[in-house]
Amino acid sequence: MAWYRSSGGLWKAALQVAEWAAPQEPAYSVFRGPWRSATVQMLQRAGWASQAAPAAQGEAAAVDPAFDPSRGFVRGGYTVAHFPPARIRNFSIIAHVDHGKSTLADRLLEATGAIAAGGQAQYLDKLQVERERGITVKAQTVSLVYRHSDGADYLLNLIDTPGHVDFSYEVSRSLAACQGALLLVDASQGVQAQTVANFFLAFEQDLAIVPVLNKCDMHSAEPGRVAQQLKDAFDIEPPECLRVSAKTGLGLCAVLPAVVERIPPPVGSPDGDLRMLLFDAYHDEYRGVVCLVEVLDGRVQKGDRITAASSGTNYEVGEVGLLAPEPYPTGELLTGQVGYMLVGMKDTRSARVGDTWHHYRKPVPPLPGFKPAKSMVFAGIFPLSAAGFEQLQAAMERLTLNDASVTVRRENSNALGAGFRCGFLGLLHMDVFRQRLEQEHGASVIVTAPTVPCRVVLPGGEERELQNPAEFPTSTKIAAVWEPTVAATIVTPNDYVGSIMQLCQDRRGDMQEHAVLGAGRTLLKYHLPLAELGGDFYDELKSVSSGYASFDYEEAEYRVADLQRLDILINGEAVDALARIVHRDKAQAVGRRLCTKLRDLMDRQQFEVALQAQAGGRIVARETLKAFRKNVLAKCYGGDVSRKRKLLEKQKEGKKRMRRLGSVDVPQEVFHELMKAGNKS
Ligand SMILES: Nc1nc2c(ncn2[C@@H]2O[C@H](COP(=O)(O)OP(=O)(O)OP(=O)(O)O)[C@@H](O)[C@H]2O)c(=O)[nH]1
Repeated sequence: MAWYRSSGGLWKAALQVAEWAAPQEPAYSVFRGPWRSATVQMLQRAGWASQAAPAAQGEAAAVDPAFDPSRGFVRGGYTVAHFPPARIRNFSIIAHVDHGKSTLADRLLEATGAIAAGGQAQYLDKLQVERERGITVKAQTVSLVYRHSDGADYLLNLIDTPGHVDFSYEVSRSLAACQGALLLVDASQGVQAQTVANFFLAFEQDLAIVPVLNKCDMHSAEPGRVAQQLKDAFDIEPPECLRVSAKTGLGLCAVLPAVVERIPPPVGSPDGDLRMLLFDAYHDEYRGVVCLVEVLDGRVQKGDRITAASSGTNYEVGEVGLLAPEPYPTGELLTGQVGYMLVGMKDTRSARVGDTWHHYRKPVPPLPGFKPAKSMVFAGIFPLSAAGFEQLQAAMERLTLNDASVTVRRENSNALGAGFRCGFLGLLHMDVFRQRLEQEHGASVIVTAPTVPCRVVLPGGEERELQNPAEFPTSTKIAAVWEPTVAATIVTPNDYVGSIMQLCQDRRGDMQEHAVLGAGRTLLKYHLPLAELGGDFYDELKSVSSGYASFDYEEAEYRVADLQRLDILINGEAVDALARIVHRDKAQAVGRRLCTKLRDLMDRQQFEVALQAQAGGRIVARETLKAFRKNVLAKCYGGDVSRKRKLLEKQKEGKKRMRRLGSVDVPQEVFHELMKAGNKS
């Protein structure tokens, strides 16, 4: 030991040199092979590298005999009968956006042989939008087999959940099928808003929580400080925190032992009547609806007749198995096991997540069920040209099969013709839906500005819930308007508290709580109108906090607000698709901003076009688009015919992406840009 300590100074100096040579890399990375392990080990013993010393890629698998890539469920030749409840652990990975859930899931899948090492990154993020945006949208389930130090094999069912607030519904229903959760926190960013929200989701469901500090390989990682934050925020003792790097493999060998030792097994009675929780469902093009279930009591087998408690509908189990990670039929699922089931269902809307399923004519006390997902924002979706309606309709049908949280109803707009009014869980959800419509189903669409639902009370006491600003009455008197609000949580470094408070005040927010989180961070709780979160709120929050503040919200009550309809008139004609609902104090400023934006975005026409904003029966803003024939050949000197033809072709192409409103052509981007512009004054 003394040897390590005395020669440690020399090693430390060598590392210093290495760090100068390659500042982006951890200093250890210049040492290879046995040198590297010796360096890391010695620094750890000398107390300098502590746990922040990363192992090389894949090193964890080499150093921990418990990790055995030949032991996947399928490869290991197991059956579900190998796993009684005592040898099952059902857990989720929860975290703030980008703290590394999907990467950690990859490592655990590799280490237990479920997938080959070094394959596709973020294996569980299967959708194209998930890959392009680097976010998880849909929770994914996978079963792993792990041999613990007690010599026994355990069946671990892991659910990777989305981090973004819009998809917190996915998180809460995934947690219902778990007894524990890995709470992952980025060791350089520390506790963020969704860390707080997800912690409480898990805490309320009484789950065992295993805190994991990730990204400990980064130079900026401060695991000690972040562990203290977890202590201050959630009363988690610092020694409970595992320190890992999902990227390099550092410390990963402690994760699965902690899952086995700290998360309780599912409790249920293997000999009781079948009681199953349906916690998720998705649509597969070839197999129809795939239901994800946890068997709470009893067992279910292929061919069994089962009943959905909520509707009384009967089904026959066509196939049942584990996700390992691809669907693997096992013929049965036993108490405590989480798996998939095909019951011949055609539409995901028939699969009421949160439902209790039991054997035909053997009813059991139903579970409390889940609160249905609630649409927070609404927007109109229209085809770019009227001829595209049927294609859009087909695309909508196929996509909503897969995403039952979108509500859809037919709508007719004076300006845009036939289309749909859709309800989404939030703005990101809306944008992801639009992207999937275009990418996966080839539909070209116009999406109108998102609005939140509001309740209008007429003088006679009649109450109407409006999802479309164009339905907001302008001619009749209104007794009151109620708008939805949210309880927002913001976590920020202390330096930005002032500017964030200013931003929330501008957005009509009421402060509810101001708490110091420790380690230089503050937690702010605000009551904010949901409508104020539209468009640019996130961008503003990021810009006033240099990108450091994080934000989460949950639905709160409706409150009375002084709202009115703002219409946009093009050449004197109100365009219903551009109408929005705004606070009376902001109507003029928002109107001005929209008119200016429209003027800048629209091409000039051969005649003058008046762009006006109207609120409360009067014009509050006006811009004029001067007459002009856009000469695309203006900059094309000389007589190169082919170049001129190319430009004219391009102009023609551009015209295809226009929508004709009255006598005026409006490019698709106008709708897109106006959609992004929030109700900021
Ligand atoms: N340096 C470092 N980077 C990491 C580590 N783990 C994840 N990352 C990186 O962090 C980014 C986000 O990782 P993801 O695994 O997609 O994060 P996520 O939490 O699943 O993200 P969402 O699903 O969108 O919430 C990726 O660029 C990863 O490569 C780590 O231990 N060290």
